[in-house]
Amino acid sequence: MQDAPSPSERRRSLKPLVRLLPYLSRHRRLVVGALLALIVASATTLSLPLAVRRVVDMGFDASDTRFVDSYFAMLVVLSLVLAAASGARYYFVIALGEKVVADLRKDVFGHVTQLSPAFYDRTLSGEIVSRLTADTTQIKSTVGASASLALRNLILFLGAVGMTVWTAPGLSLIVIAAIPFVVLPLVAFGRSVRRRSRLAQDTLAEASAYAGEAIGAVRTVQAFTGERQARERYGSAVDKAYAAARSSVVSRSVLTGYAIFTIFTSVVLVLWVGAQQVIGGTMSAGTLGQFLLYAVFAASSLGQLSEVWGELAQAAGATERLCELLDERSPVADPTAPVPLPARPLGSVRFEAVSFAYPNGAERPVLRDISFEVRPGETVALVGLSGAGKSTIFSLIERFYDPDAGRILVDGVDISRVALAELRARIALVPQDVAVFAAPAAANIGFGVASASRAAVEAAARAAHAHEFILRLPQGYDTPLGERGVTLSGGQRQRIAIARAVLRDAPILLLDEATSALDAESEMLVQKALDELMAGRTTLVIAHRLATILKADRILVLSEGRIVEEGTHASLSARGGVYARLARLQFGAGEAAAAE
Ligand SMILES: Nc1ncnc2c1ncn2[C@@H]1O[C@H](COP(=O)(O)OP(=O)(O)OP(=O)(O)O)[C@@H](O)[C@H]1O
Repeated sequence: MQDAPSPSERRRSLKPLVRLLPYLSRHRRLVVGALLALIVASATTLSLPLAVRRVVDMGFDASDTRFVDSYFAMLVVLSLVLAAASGARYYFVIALGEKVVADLRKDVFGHVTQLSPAFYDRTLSGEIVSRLTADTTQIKSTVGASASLALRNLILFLGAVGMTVWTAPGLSLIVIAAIPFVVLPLVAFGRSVRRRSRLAQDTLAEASAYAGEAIGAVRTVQAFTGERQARERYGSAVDKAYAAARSSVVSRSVLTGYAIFTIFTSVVLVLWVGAQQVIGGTMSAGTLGQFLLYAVFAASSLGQLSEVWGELAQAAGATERLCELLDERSPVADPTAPVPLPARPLGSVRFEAVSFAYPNGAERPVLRDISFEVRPGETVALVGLSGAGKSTIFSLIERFYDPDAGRILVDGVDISRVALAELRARIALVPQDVAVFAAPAAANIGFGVASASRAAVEAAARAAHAHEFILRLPQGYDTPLGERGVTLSGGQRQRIAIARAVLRDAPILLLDEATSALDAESEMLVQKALDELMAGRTTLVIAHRLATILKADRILVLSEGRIVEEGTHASLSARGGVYARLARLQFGAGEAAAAE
C-alpha cells in the first residue's frame, strides 16, 4: 500500500474527491434535486435585501401602512419558499451522501475480498475495516453536508458579490479587494489540513487494527495476563491518533479565525465608508442597508466556505485512503482469455518443476523444483517437518499465489490459464483451522454454495456425521454459531468443515488434518466422515495421523521445500531415511514399527 501521496497529488489537495464523481453520477435524480433546491434557496436569500431597501427607503417615508404590509406579506412567502427549498436540499443532499457511501462501501468490500492472500500478508485486517467504516463515514459527512454547504455558500458568495457591485460599484471594491486575503490562505491551509487529517486517519486505523487483534484474541490476552500491556498499547495508539487529529484541527481553527478576522474587518470598513456617503447625501440609507446585507452575505458565506474547505480537505484524505484500496491490484488475477477445464472433471493435479518464495518472505525459496503428480482418485499424503512447505503446496493449487517457476496443472490445464472461480469450484479445502462464521449452522455448512437447499445441507451434515450434534443445538440448524453464537468443539468444527466439503462435491480434496488431539469418539466420527468424503475423489492430505498415512496410496516426503522421498509407509520405513526418522518422531517408534 502507498504510504504517502505523490507530490503531484499533494499540490492539488482536493483532487482525490474527483474519484467520487462516478458515484454521484449514479444518482443523477438526487444530484439534480439537490442542485435545484440549492439554487432556489440561494436566489430567495439573495432577494431579501432588495425588499429591505424598498421598505427602508419608501415604506418608512410614506405613511402608507398597506405598502409595508404587502412587503411583509411577500417576505413571509419568501421565507416559506426558503424553508421548503432548504428542507428539500437537506433531504436530497443527505440521501445522496448515504447512497454514495453505501455504494463505496460495497465496492471497496467487494474489491478487497477478491484480492489475493499476498495482499493480506502485508495488510492488517483491522486497517481495512477502519477504512471501510471511519473513512467512509467521513466521506458521508462531506458529500452529505459539507459539499452542499460549500456549493450553497459558493452560489451565495458569487450572487452576493454580484449584487454588491450592482448596488454600489464603488463600495464593492472594498469587498472585492478583501477576497484574495481570505481565499489564498484558505488554499494554502487546505493542503496542510488534508495531510494532517490523513495522518490522523492512518493512526486511527492502526489503533483500530490493534483493538481488533486484541479483542479477537482476548482469551490469549487474559491467559497471559496481558491486559495491561494491551491497554497501554491501544492507549498510546489512540493518543497518537488524537495528537494527529488535534494538529489537523489546529490548522482548521487557525484558518477559521483568520478568515473571520479578515471578513469582519472588511465589513466594518465598508460600513464606515458607506456611513460617510449617507451623511454626505451621496447614498440613501436603504441602499447602504441593502449593500451591507449583501456584504454580510458575501462575508459569511466566504467564512463558511473556509470552514467547509477544511472538511473537504479532510474528506479528500479519506477518499485517497479508500481509493488506495480500490486501486490495489491482485497479483493473481483471472486470465484475459480463460481456458475451460475439461467438462467432465478428472481430478488430476500435476506440479512441474515448481519453485516458489512468498512475496514478503525476503525471496527465501519455500518450494524448490517440486514435481509430482496425483492421478484421478488417488490419495497422496504430504509429510514433513513443520515449515517444510506442505500448506504452501495447497495455497498454490488453490492459486492463492502464482509460482515463480514451473507450472501447475489441474485436469491437464495450466491453472494460470483457467478462470479462478472455475478452478476453485473443482477443489474442496478442509483446513486445519476451520473458520466458523457468525451465522446459523445451516448457513455455515452451505457457505459458498448459494443454491444449497436445506435438504442438501442436512444430507451433507449427515455424511459428515455432524447431523446428530447439530440437532442437539438449541435451535438445531438455525442455531447461530461462531462469534456471539454457540462455540463448537474442535471435532465439531472439523465436521462442519467436512460437511462444507461434501456439499461442494468437488473432484479434488485438499485436506489438512487437525493436529490438535480429539477425544476418541470425535476422532472416530471425524475419521469416518473423512473416509466417506475421500471415497472417489483425488485427495491430497497433509497427514498428522498414522491411520491416514497407512491409507494413502503414496507418501511424498517434504524437507526444506524439496520432495526428498516418495513411496508407501512400508517402503519408506524400510529405507531408513528422512521418513523413517519422521515417522518414529511423529507416531512413536512402537506404533510406526507395528504398522510395517
Ligand atoms: N503467508 C506467508 N508469508 C511468508 N512466509 C510464509 C507464509 N506462509 C508460510 N510462510 C513460510 O513458508 C514456509 C513453509 O510454510 P508452510 O506453511 O507451507 O509449512 P508447512 O509444512 O505447512 O508447516 P506446518 O506443518 O507447520 O503447517 C515456512 O517457513 C513459513 O514461515
